[in-house]
Amino acid sequence: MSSLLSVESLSCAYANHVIVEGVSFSIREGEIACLLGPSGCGKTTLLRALAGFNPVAAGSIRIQGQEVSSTSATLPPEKRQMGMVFQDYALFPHLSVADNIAFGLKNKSRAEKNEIVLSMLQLVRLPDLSKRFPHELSGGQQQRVALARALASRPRLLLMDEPFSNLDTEMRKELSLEVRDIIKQQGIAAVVVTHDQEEAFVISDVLGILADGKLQQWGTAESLYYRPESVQVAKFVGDGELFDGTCLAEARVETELGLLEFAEPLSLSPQQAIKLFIRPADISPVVYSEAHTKAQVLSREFMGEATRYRLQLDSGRAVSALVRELLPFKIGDVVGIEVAVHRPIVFPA
Ligand SMILES: Nc1ncnc2c1ncn2[C@@H]1O[C@H](COP(=O)(O)OP(=O)(O)OP(=O)(O)O)[C@@H](O)[C@H]1O
Repeated sequence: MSSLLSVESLSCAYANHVIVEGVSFSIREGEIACLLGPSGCGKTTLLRALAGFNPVAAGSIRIQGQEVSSTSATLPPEKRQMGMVFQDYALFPHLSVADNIAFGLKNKSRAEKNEIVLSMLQLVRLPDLSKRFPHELSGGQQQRVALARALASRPRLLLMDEPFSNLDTEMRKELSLEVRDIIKQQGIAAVVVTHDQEEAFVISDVLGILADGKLQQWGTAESLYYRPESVQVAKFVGDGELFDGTCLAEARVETELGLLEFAEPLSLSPQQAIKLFIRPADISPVVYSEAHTKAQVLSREFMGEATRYRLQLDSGRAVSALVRELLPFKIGDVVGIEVAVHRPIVFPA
């Protein structure tokens, strides 16, 4: 598949203050990409540059090979064939749902507009709400109307800025899956901006971690989770902590948590000092025996699907463990620590 969107060495600035720096990535036809990053890292600025609302300070943006943004020219948003969904939905309050959806449909007869509005309402599963006004809709329904409006003009690329941030957790999960299905059904590409890792993992085919205006890593959710290139990326896509380690053999590392054995050899030399990034789900409290590293249960938080423990080592350091099964340990109990790392994440010491 060919590249639909290609961003090359892109920098964006407000009044000479650089916000986004040297960002490069490309997405293919039909691919959903996510830009994930903390608040203020430049996600919206980058998205607005893609949409043509902001000029670029360096680099370029191409759609299907055509340059739409460079330092010398910016193709206006309405000529880019892009649909945009904003964080606050930005529906027109004085227009009905049907008129909101039809708003961007120029050069179409009334009958054509009606047909498109109906098919969009079917697509976003709101077939009976065409006459309602935005204030008569729930947040999730408003978001669906915003999506229908963005898709009505058949864009080649859909841009979404924090589309689910105003919804509660349950709705956010449900709608992100549904929006993914709708985008896939339309066969178009999309760039979704979010600070929510779970949402990014659910909706995207590929994602980039943006921090301090720079793209830290680009890849699938699995590759970012299991093969992060930096501690910053590792922490951004899930919990975890760094532990000093010394490599004893190809697949054996001595750490503060004890001797860890891995299924696959690490490409390390004996006695090499490393840092191991270990996620709470890889650590479990067990009944203490001499063979284990000792710890004391500091706290226990039952969350339904799993229980999170804070365990204090003899050194005073506290580590998190996340276990799915119900264990009998209470606060104050002395336990052993078991570590089962399936895919070790190793950084230089
Ligand atoms: N119009 C503007 N003029 C000057 N500075 C701006 C402007 N818009 C945003 N900024 C600054 O650019 C930086 C990045 O903002 P941006 O909105 O792109 O971040 P973000 O990652 O989308 O954050 P959030 O998740 O909070 O929306 C911030 O420091 C912000 O204050």
